[in-house]
Amino acid sequence: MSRPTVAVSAPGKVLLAGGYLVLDRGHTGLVFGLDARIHVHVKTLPTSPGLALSEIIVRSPQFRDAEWRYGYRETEHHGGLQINQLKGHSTSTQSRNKFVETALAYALSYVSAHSDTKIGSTSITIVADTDYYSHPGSTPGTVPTRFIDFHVPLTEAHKTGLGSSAALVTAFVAAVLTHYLDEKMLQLHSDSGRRRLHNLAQAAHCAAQGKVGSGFDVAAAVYGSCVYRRFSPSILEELGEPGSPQFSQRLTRVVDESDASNTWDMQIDKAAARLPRGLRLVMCDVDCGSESVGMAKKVLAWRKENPDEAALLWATLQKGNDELAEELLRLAQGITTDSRDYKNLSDTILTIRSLIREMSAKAEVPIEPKVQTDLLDACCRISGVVGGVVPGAGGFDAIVLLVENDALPSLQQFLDTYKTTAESDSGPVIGKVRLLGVKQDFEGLRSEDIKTYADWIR
Ligand SMILES: Nc1ncnc2c1ncn2[C@@H]1O[C@H](COP(=O)(O)OP(=O)(O)OP(=O)(O)O)[C@@H](O)[C@H]1O
Ligand SMILES: C[C@@](O)(CCOP(=O)(O)O)CC(=O)O
Repeated sequence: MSRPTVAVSAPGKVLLAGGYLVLDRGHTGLVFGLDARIHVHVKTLPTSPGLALSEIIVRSPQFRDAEWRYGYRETEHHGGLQINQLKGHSTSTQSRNKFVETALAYALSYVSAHSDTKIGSTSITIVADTDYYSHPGSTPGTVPTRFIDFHVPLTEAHKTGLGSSAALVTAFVAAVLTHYLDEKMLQLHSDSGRRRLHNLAQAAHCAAQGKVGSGFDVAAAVYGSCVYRRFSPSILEELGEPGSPQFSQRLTRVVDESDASNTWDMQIDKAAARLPRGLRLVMCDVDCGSESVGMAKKVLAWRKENPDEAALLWATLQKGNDELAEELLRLAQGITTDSRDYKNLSDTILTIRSLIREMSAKAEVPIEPKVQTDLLDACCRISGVVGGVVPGAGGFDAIVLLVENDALPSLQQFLDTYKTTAESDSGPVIGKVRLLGVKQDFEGLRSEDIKTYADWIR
């Protein structure tokens, strides 16, 4: 039976407050979804000569050689769907895409457990909004079309840190399930449908990453902006590998929460993540060399070795983060004498930053390195820039600013000529600072009009 052609998108993220803390269920993170999305389009692939009987082709046509072909087969003992990458096609790269492969194996295993119908061949296309990757030559406002060709292989694309893998895995599993499962089985926009997609995307993303992060990026991809408290890592402990006996049954139990003892305990508070009407988030891509690996590991190791000191710092930071969310909410609801009085907001952000620098110094991890401190301070001197932080894990990647809507031109003008003083830090020196076109977006997963992608579908 022919299945419908579908398209689903999921947003990128910025963790405004709660980096490192959010790894622990005792704390929360304030995450904003962004209006940069990853889109996944799924259509039935008509069988034709030269095509394997059960074949799924995944393409990311904005990148060179980004095509992955998979064969799949139902395994014995309810092991779910086993995926194997097919080699030897003239256009296909031999490289693997771990996130695509894992999302596909998880999504198809879930489908196979919920449907008696044979899983048919499909063609899956991934399209990303422009700001996920640095793309020299195009500046915000001058990009002629919604989606651009990045002209490089995916491995050479310079990520801007908006959470492409989480948005990709989330949109991918949602599109695959929407394509294969009947609507009565899964509705993208129902609470229960969304919750199951969240659980499945978290499981697949963790498996592809090879570690359990806090999952704030997947939560934002599914639900959009929220205050997030993570799920207990033990929920995913017994899942095992796709193809292993009873995998599809275990996956279904975990995703559908059919076992009351294993209910997902994450908390998503959407009402608590608001921005006042006059303010927006702005991200600046800092072309500054690579981020240190293992920053989270080092921070957590310091915390373990210094439990009392860390507990105090974590608690003080959490208090600052709560105050930030509350002040934003208060301003958004207009519960202040002057809704444009951002003094309290600025002060709260400065307090958080000084605590982050304390964490940074104590754990000896460059969370807010001196070059970023200088950049943030300089931006904050511009009229209309209320404050800014190094989001997420921090480091040398990007900064996020809270600015009044009309302050953008002066910020752009300032950044056009911004240069760090080379002697200000022993680490990397900031090159060009590029204003990204993204801003906050409150919506999570969304089904899209398939016509939007007509130029990119083969
Ligand atoms: N447009 C795309 N097409 C296909 N695969 C993609 C695409 N974008 C991202 N991916 C997959 O996601 C991987 C990048 O994930 P990674 O976790 O390293 O980055 P990220 O999620 O963008 O990081 P960050 O959390 O810093 O934003 C790529 O190696 C690829 O497997
Ligand atoms: C350090 C951490 O708390 C935040 C990482 O955020 P980002 O990927 O740098 O946006 C890790 C996590 O929450 O998974």
